[in-house]
Amino acid sequence: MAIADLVSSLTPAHFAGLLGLLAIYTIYGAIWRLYFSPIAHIPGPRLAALTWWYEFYYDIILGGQYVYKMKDLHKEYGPIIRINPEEIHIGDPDFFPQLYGAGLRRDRWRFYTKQFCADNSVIGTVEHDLHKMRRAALNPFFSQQSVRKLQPVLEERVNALLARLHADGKSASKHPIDILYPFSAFTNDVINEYAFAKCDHLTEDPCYGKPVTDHFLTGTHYGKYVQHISILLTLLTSLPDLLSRALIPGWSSFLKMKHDIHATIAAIAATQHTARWELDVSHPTIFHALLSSKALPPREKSLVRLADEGRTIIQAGTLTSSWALTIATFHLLHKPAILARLRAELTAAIPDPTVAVPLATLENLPLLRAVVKETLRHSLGASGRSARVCPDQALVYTYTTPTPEGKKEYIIPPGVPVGMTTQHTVTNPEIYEDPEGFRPERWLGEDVERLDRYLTVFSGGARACLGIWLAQAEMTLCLARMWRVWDGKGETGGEGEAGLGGRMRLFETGERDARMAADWFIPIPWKGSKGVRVVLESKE
Ligand code: HEM
Repeated sequence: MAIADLVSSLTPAHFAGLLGLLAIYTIYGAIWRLYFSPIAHIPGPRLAALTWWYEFYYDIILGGQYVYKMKDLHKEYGPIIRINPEEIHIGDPDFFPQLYGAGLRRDRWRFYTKQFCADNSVIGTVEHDLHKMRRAALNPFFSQQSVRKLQPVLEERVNALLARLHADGKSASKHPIDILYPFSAFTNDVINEYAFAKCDHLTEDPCYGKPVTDHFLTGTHYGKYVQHISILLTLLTSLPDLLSRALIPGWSSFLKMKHDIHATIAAIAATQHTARWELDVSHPTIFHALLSSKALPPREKSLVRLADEGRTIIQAGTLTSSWALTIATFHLLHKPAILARLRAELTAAIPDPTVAVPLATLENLPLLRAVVKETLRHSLGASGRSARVCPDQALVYTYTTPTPEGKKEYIIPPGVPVGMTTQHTVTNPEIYEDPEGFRPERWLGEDVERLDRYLTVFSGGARACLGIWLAQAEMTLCLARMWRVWDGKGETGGEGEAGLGGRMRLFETGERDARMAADWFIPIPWKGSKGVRVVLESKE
């Protein structure tokens, strides 16, 4: 019987019966969530325990605001709360090692990974052992040693960026530019060049590849929609490309990136076992590493999987680092005294700005290192929570209370997603005094070991950021080279370096343009922000 025939044969009594069944199912579900769920004993608003619409309201209707609401909920209900029907959130920075520490067996949670639309990538992998295998094949490529070896790749792109900024600063128009775009062009070029030995030279593009960055920014906003309304993605991917491109802003760039990466991998794979293997490129790529990895079985080397891996690495490696460079630039221009001290340190360490200084040397410059850390604390990279699931053991969370019992203990059964939010930790005034302030000097004091412990911006354990060393190298190298030759407009500033730099000043930009106001997986500033805008005035 066709569905149409079935529907037309239904009587009012049938409809009433169906509605009744639906009502019973809903009531049963609500009672189960509130009283019988394995996390029914966890404090929190009843509405959040009852329905996903609670989180939906803050994240989708209000736009990336649940991260702030959760902070309020912790104040009301304590350090452990239930934030939706299935997930627990812990607002106690000292619990981090127990949840995210090295050597622990942890799954990701499907609700979280959905947003990446890349189930075959490391970031989209839920299960611990599968992730471990996939990650092991990538780790050597992104180790500190490998990054240092590939310093020339980064150096070449820094040179391109400096040349481009200098040329722009010489033009008569002196239009302010949103500095996020040059930095995103740089980081996108770097991750493409580093991982695939080929890049689109966005740094040299007249608008710094603005459409690419805009597509990444738009795309990151879709993640939460996909998390909450998964059917959207199913519908979208089932449409012909022509239609989905027309319907969804940014979708066509997304498809182009997917196809380009697919083509790159296919070209590399075609040279495997031939004399051209590694010869067609200036240096081996992650795909050379993955395709020849002994740790991966053949099914893990399919083009579809490697394309997922490639795409997410580019996405993860672009806006995170460029936002960090943007934040650093804002604060250094906003606080000329810090910039002047940094420039003095750089001038001593880099006597000739045209000669490369080893990364290891730059990483040991005290103020530069402090600026990088303070920038990371402000810029975050990933702004939201990322739950972990302990699949085979209960977790125990204990905290001291001011009540006569003095101590409270919660048992979290195996399989329950539990998350923490770095944004909460790094803005905690009990850990970082004046958390809103940009104070690199805090990283130069006696307390640095303690502060380091809470700087969890790259997360931790087996699932920590793959690009930790690359991101820090990009920041260190780019900031060192740039501020060696560019100057701010402060009273204690210098003159800028002839031929490479000049003066940079902020244009109608305030602190809130450089501060997260919403969590769309990456931090997004207030809605009316026009970005961190600067005017460049080249020395000659
Ligand atoms: C300031 C820069 C960056 C920050 C703050 C940052 C932060 C993070 C964080 C917090 C995670 C963990 C997410 C989770 O817990 O689920 C992560 C994962 C990841 N990041 Fe980064 N990231 C940065 C730059 C980069 C770069 C340059 C790359 C390029 C390789 C990269 C690639 C990745 C990948 C592939 C993952 C997934 C790792 C896995 O699941 O095993 N990130 N990042």
